[in-house]
Amino acid sequence: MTARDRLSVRDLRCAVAAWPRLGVPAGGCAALAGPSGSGKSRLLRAIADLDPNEGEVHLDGSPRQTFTGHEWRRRVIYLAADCAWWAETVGEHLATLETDTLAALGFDADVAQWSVRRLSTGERSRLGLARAVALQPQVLLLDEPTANLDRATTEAVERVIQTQRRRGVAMVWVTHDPDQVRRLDAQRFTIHHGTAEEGSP
Ligand SMILES: Nc1ncnc2c1ncn2[C@@H]1O[C@H](COP(=O)(O)OP(=O)(O)OP(=O)(O)O)[C@@H](O)[C@H]1O
Repeated sequence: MTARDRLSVRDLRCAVAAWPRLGVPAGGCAALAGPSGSGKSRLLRAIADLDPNEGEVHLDGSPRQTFTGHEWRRRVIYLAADCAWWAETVGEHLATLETDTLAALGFDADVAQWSVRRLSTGERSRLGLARAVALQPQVLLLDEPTANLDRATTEAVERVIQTQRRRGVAMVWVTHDPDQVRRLDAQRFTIHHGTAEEGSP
């Protein structure tokens, strides 16, 4: 851990994988790759403390155990590839109506009235990001947020992420796309034999 790291991880272990060392400064981005089933999602979930795990995780130098679970997961948000929607309308899931973010993702403010049942896979994905951003997290753990999106929409999502980075949000991003990693100028990690190591696949 260095003093400038917003998120730092040391010797993190979950049931299927480990991440010995990760440090992401405010506005930084780490990209995680690895074969299907190697534990990428599980490691992100472990950082968010959603599954049993061991190890040290710090936010701006404060150990995870000094936060309540609720407080931690509001600051360190895990965005699943297909996140769950529980209420009837989109607006009920948005802590604040950030019209700039919605517009950047291609939605008018009236999206708040939309029923979640009408959402396409790509709309669910983009609105999942809007929902996470509306909570003003310090860390976003993004599980293939552009996997179902066309090129123009992927670029829109990347622009929103870059805006969040300029605001100081630290990102950990699961992606299989080396071009995306280059565009994001991210630190690269790859899971080999159950361990996330620095470097490309
Ligand atoms: N709740 C669970 N209980 C037990 N095993 C699980 C659970 N969730 C996932 N696994 C297993 O853990 C392993 C890693 O899963 P994970 O979802 O992290 O893979 P991944 O690297 O994200 O894969 P993909 O790229 O296919 O999404 C898989 O073998 C999966 O079947």
